[in-house]
Amino acid sequence: MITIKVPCSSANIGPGFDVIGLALSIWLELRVEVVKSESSEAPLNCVITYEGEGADEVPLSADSNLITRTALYVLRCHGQRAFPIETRVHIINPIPLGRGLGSSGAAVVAGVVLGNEVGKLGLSKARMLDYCLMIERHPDNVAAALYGGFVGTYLNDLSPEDTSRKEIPLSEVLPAPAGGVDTGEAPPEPPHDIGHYMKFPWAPEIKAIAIIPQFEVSTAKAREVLPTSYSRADLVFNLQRIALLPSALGRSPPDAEQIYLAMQDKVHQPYRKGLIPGLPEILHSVTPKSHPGLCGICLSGAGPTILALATDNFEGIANVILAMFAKTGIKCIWKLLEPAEEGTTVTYS
Ligand SMILES: Nc1ncnc2c1ncn2[C@@H]1O[C@H](COP(=O)(O)OP(=O)(O)OP(=O)(O)O)[C@@H](O)[C@H]1O
Ligand SMILES: N[C@@H](CCO)C(=O)O
Repeated sequence: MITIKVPCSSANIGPGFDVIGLALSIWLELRVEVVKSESSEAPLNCVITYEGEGADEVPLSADSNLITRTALYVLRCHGQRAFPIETRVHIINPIPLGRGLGSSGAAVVAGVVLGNEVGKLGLSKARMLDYCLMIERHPDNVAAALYGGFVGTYLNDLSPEDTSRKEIPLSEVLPAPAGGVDTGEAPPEPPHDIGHYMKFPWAPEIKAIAIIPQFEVSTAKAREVLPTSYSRADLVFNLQRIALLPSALGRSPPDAEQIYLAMQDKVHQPYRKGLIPGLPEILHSVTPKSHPGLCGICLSGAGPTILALATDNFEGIANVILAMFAKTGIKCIWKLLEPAEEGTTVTYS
């Protein structure tokens, strides 16, 4: 059996829109067996079973499920049209979908690693990141999920030819679901070195409180509400803060006032307030002064989860935010998480 474990992640951490990612301690797990036989009745030779978050909505056919579609993309780029006979994938997913905790990033990373394992492709992590970036095109969640920890990420300036290959519509990258047109042609391989990451230190005292509302915000929708251009003042505001963020969160003992300041943002959070009732009030009123123990607070990824970084008083801080959401009629759960330093792991038993 092959076990693949991929952590969830929180992207942006305030000013680092599409740049900063933090892998956190909830893991998507795949248990994979390749049962050798002459033939398989399963479409594309793959049987999927699933438990956990999204069990009532996630498709279980290999050409529709994001994890197995991603694996098929990787396999087809290497001349393998289907899974080896017969591949059985059991998915255990505790990461809530569409909440800003990188469920799709984890699914994409898991799919690339699945393709690499069952196809015996021997891809490096850096090459796997290229495959991930052909599907989830911002690097913050996928790099954190793959490499683990607190990361800064960037996309390279590619040649015009590689840029157009990287920007090929997703419908031409991922295999067509049943009923779609499958031309039988190999999909476009990713260019090399699409993106990179750098790991930053994380102060061991700081933990992450995730307050998770019981409704979904799709990342696609949360990106549509963002402007296509920004004022110089707003851009400089974010640059001034993101320059401080990695050292502020790495310094031990943490300086709460400095972290709070370094987590302010004018690039994405203000525009997403219409999707998340109560967001501005929560971000402005929960501060290190009003709530000792708190270091900083932000929207997690594209939301609606709120990420409060703190060294103490975790339950007290969570309850205040739960109560603020409750005033707008929104129910939440909360979890105390820690950085997942190791990133994606593969074990064999
Ligand atoms: N384990 C999974 N198996 C299959 N599909 C999944 C899985 N996890 C997520 N997905 C797909 O990803 C979608 C959610 O992705 P989306 O980018 O909208 O939110 P998110 O990744 O949870 O949040 P964010 O990107 O803000 O952190 C789901 O609706 C589903 O289609
Ligand atoms: N940087 C991305 C993360 C969500 O996947 C965003 O905020 O849209």
